Amino acid sequence: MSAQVEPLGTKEIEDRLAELPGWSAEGELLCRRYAFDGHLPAAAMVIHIAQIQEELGHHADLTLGYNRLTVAVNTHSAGGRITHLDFGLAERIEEIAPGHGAR
Ligand SMILES: C[C@H](O)[C@H](O)[C@H]1CNC2=NC(N)=NC(=O)C2=N1
Repeated sequence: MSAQVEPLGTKEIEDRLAELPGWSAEGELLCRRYAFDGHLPAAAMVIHIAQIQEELGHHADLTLGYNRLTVAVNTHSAGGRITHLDFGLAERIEEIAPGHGAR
């Protein structure tokens, strides 16, 4: 049984966003849009993110477009609010993004 995860407050979200260039809070979603030089690198990053999500047990909505990938995540178990789990996933995604040519 997992512990209750509390939503982050506005100040906490702002402070953590300051450490994550490119990410923003859009409503109750933590978001980032990546651009790529091709469609396949974007698709490969989707698979890599999915592996990380399974490892963490935390899953974003991933929208694959033409040479684009949008990541949007909040925590369902916290009523669809932004929590430290969302920032943890975002940080892991940022680590792998350069290796996929994401910008
Ligand atoms: C049991 C499992 O870990 C939970 O259902 C996880 C799965 N992935 C999840 N992903 C997100 N974004 N929020 C959750 O609350 C969540 N819960």
